[in-house]
Amino acid sequence: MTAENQAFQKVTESTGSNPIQANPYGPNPSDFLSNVGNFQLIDSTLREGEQFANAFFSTEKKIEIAKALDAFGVDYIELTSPVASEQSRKDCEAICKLGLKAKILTHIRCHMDDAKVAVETGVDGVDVVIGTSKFLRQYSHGKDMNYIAKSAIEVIEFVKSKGIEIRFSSEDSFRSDLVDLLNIYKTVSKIGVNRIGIADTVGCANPRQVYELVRTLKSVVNCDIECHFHNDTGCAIANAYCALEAGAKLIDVCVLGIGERNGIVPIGGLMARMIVADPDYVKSKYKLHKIRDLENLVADAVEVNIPFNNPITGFCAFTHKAGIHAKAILANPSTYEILDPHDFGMKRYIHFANRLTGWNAIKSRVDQLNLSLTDSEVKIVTAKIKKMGDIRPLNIDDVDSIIKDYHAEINTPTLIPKKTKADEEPLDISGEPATKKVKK
Ligand SMILES: CC(=O)SCCNC(=O)CCNC(=O)[C@H](O)C(C)(C)COP(=O)(O)OP(=O)(O)OC[C@H]1O[C@@H](n2cnc3c(N)ncnc32)[C@H](O)[C@@H]1OP(=O)(O)O
Ligand SMILES: O=C(O)CCC(=O)C(=O)O
Ligand SMILES: [Zn+2]
Repeated sequence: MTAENQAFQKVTESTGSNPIQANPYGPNPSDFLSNVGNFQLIDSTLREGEQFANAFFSTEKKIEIAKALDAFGVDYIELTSPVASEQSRKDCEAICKLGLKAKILTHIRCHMDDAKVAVETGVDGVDVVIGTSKFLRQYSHGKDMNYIAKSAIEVIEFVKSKGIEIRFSSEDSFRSDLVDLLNIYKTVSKIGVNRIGIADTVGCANPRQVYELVRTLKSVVNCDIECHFHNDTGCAIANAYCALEAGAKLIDVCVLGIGERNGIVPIGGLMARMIVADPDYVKSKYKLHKIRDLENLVADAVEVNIPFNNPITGFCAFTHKAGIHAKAILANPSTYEILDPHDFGMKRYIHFANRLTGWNAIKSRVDQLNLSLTDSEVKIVTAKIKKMGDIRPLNIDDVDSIIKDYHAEINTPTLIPKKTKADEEPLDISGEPATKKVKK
């Protein structure tokens, strides 16, 4: 049980209420449509992610990424359209033959030419998309809603006849006319698609708009709802969460959120959000310890660094610095952590080699060094550390020297401290800059 769950447990015990109600970050129990505790992931790193500016995936790299995604536990892996290029089609066929647990999808335009190629690749399902906003109807494909409905019916019936899954999605849904959307989704739902998709193609939607659109669609379709959110305005994860709350079932994600422009919902960030909402579901379904390797694999492939503030794996995601925080974290990590680093195979750090440190953090370092100082002595040595920290940035060796010198000074003639445990073992709680500790 994580420290956070223990906190929830305490609330439950004291109120005698339902444990879900005790988690203030979880789904509202009165919200029967919510899929916050019952969602699926469609990973699109090998489709949307290939549209990221830096991306070029060789066949071998695609296979490596597909296997890593499968090992992590994603439900679906979406691949680039087989009509994009000859090699794209061959890669799609190769990934279908891997025998992964995840279902393999490919993503095509709403056109029979694309559909005919897609169904021959061996995929488990086809994701069909066509723009419905006035921008895309006028400037992308130039077709009206009647034409869209007609070609959607033709493509859907064809793919269904092959016995594989079919999803129909409207591109740029949030800038599309609501009546148009309701009509097209009603039509495709009636002929029996596995899922409909809505896409915030330009990243314009906010969580409330997402909630309202998903809720409205829920009442007109009888299939699952998938959502695709771009992150242009920084709302992608929040929008995904709201979509699930409103009853959507599947979220499109990419490793590190890579995709067109600044990308879509990042799988790691979404896991961070969802584990807070439903820890049991997320921990039982996804191999969270693999998230770091998965991100490193894709970061290397597309030649980017993991952002410093990335949820979970950013270098300082579990580093606590200020004295007030450090004291409380040492007493109980739930004070300043909503995520338990151990759930993701990560460690927490206390960065005490700086002028914002406090005597509680320094006392913990003194203990690690196997030195004996009274609380008053620790306060004196803390003042020395802070004084030095006012002059220049400190590192762990500076702090250790100040502590050891002070210890020696008050314990003369024992001038040579014996080799300590801290000299031998890597420590969770250290003053070493987390850059050194949490790297790929
Ligand atoms: C929002 C998204 O991310 S959607 C997914 C985007 N994915 C891709 O674009 C996959 C990679 N794309 C490609 O390899 C190429 O664009 C291809 C093979 C799909 C098409 O290439 P081309 O035939 O050379 O056309 P081009 O890329 O210039 O223009 C897109 C064509 O698709 C048509 N089109 C665009 N969207 C759709 C759609 N959803 N359904 C049907 N047709 C569409 C456009 O009308 C245009 O056709 P036209 O110029 O012949 O009238
Ligand atoms: O197929 C979809 O639902 C989404 C397509 C896409 O990448 C987008 O609209 O941004
Ligand atoms: Zn997209």
